Amino acid sequence: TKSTRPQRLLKAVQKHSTRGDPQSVISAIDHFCRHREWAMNVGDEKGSILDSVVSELNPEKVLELGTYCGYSTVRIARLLPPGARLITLEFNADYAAIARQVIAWAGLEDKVQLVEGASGDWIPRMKEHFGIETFDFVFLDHWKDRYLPDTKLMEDCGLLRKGTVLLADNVICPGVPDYLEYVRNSLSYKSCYFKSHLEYTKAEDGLEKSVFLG
Ligand SMILES: O=C(NCCCCCn1ccc2cnccc21)c1cc(-c2ccc(F)cc2)cc(O)c1O
Ligand SMILES: [Mg+2]
Repeated sequence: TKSTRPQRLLKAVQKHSTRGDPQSVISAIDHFCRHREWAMNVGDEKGSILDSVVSELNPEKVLELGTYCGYSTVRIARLLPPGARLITLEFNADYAAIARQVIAWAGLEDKVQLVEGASGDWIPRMKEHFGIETFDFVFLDHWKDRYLPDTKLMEDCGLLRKGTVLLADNVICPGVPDYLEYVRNSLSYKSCYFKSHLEYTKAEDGLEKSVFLG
């Protein structure tokens, strides 16, 4: 039967990158998506912005909502200090199976815990199931209509602390208007927009960085 795009992306990683070398994995995925088949990774341009936010923050506890093939998981995990932990949530079992292999190929499995399921189900269980107090950094890249409800859910579950940074992908394309309105007008957040482009295209997109003020 026909292979899926994530399966073809994984093959390209295993063929064109070096096991244990996260940068080569990132480059192989970007090359595949730019020259073979577009895929909804955060990409190299927005990925550089993600890198700078993570490097500046040096987070210990990271939550990623939306793993897909593990591209942004690898981008974030490769920058984390020893002992830091990234929990990444993926709803789609097929994507999760590919992402586990991409993360392992990059040699980052010790820093990453991939969980399969829906954010609405898992966010309320983070504390008791993973022993998490609060997150230092959250990367939102899942269903666009879940960014706002899940942010409110994280607030209500006490998972955010003064200074927690939320970074949201796709705030222009596909767009998350209700989320943007909330973080830009709420007195509980200091928000700023990083203008960029939709991965591997000329279309406008960007990342919204929002610091929770408590
Ligand atoms: O849809 C996008 N991502 C979400 C994929 C599904 C996530 C499912 N999921 C994962 C964890 C999880 C937890 N709970 C519930 C659900 C959960 C996306 C789309 C585009 C895009 C597509 C076409 C186009 F023409 C332009 C842009 C670009 C992006 O960068 C994207 O990220
Ligand atoms: Mg995205």
